[in-house]
Amino acid sequence: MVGVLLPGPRHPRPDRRLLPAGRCAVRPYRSAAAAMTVPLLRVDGLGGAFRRRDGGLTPVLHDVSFALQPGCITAVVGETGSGKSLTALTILGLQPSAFVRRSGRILFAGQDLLALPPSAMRAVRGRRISMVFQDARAALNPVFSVGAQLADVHRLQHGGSARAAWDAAVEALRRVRIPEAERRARQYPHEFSGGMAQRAMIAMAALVCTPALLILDEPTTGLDVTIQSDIMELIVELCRDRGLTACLITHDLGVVAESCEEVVVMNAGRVVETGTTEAIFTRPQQPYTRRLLAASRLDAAAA
Ligand SMILES: Nc1ncnc2c1ncn2[C@@H]1O[C@H](COP(=O)(O)OP(=O)(O)OP(=O)(O)O)[C@@H](O)[C@H]1O
Repeated sequence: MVGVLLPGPRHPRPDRRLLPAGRCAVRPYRSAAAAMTVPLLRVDGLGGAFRRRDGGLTPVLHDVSFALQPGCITAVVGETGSGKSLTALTILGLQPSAFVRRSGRILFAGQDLLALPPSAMRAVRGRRISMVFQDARAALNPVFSVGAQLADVHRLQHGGSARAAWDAAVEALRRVRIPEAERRARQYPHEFSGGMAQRAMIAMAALVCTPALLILDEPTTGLDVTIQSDIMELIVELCRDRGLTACLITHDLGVVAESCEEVVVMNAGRVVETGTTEAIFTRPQQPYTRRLLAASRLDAAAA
């Protein structure tokens, strides 16, 4: 339990009586950087559609705008199909080829990512912005050992010798509390449990890569409840230690209440509401947000 991670005055801890059953033992953190007001990333009026087989366009994102404050963990919540993952993938320039962007900018440290040539975007990806996906075992390459994959990424990002990269990979696995890291590094993804694979992905995205922004798309979905809690605790701890800004896509409002300072609520490709976690949970302004919170409480009551 990271008991010292108390929220700052800008992000008062939400009233737990109003929250869905929290399953994560982590308290939100607030780094000194969070006091700054210039966002690290701003999605500004992003709109787009998917091209159908008949050539027509199906609109999916409508004027999506929100900001990620430096040093904060911002949750993006909303029911399935609301555009959370697509927005995250577009930030990284990894949107599906059938997606046609029709408007908007994504300003990262003042630079419009959507205007960057592919080579410049490749340099941003991993080095400045990295992502953890839901299914870590699927994201890892099954034919290389976990350590080799981390070491490869290390060399790509930082250069240096193969030995130094391997040592850094093992150290990163150790840092995310994988026991017997040296031995585990030589194992293949299928030899890792789901939780351990997710730890390895977090090691790759947050430690081997040294990003300013970490995007996590449902990083705990599919894991046991106790493992989910450990993984979220690890994510918050790494973000605090490294001063990372994080964007957490999740369906789990308990995790949001426990781990995030800011919330973006999306529905049907639109941003419905944004605010501090405290404001969203205690004074939701929009009917959709209220329904989402109520549904989560019903889930918690039924559990
Ligand atoms: N490759 C694709 N081709 C066509 N439509 C797509 C594609 N990928 C996503 N979509 C559509 O775009 C919309 C947004 O999808 P997205 O995956 O961003 O939702 P989400 O909020 O992340 O949902 P979930 O919580 O289930 O992951 C949905 O209507 C989805 O059906």
